[in-house]
Amino acid sequence: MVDRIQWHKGSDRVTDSVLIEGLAVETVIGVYDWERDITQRLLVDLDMAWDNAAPAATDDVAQALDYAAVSERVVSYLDELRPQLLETAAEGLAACLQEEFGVRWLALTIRKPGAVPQARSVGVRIERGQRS
Ligand SMILES: Nc1nc2c(c(=O)[nH]1)N=C([C@H](O)[C@@H](O)CO)CN2
Repeated sequence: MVDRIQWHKGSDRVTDSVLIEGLAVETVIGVYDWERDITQRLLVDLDMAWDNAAPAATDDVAQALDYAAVSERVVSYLDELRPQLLETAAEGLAACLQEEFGVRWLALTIRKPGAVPQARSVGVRIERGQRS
């Protein structure tokens, strides 16, 4: 345990996260013509590396990765993008969040629950960036 603490303190590796789970976004998405005329619901999960010690010490949201602000940006980004593929949505959204919020590493899952009736949901998951 002592070794583990010393290793962590001597490293720039961020092991903390800020999480968003099951964020529902209604947008135009899909490959087929009929999908361009309707909106469909996507569910977004995010695991974003962030050092939570600083905001914890100051109790200041300005030092935190504000999950409310990130959630708003996810909704507006997907609403504007209107892509065909989930892959396009995931790649663009990851780049947007890394650039605008300074997130070093993130894992992003986008699910499209209505796409395959026999499945509870289908989707894609990507990881981008590095924790150190
Ligand atoms: N890997 C993917 N496969 C498919 C996608 C997608 O975004 N990524 N999209 C479709 C259609 O839009 C589908 O959702 C219509 O039901 C098919 N395959």
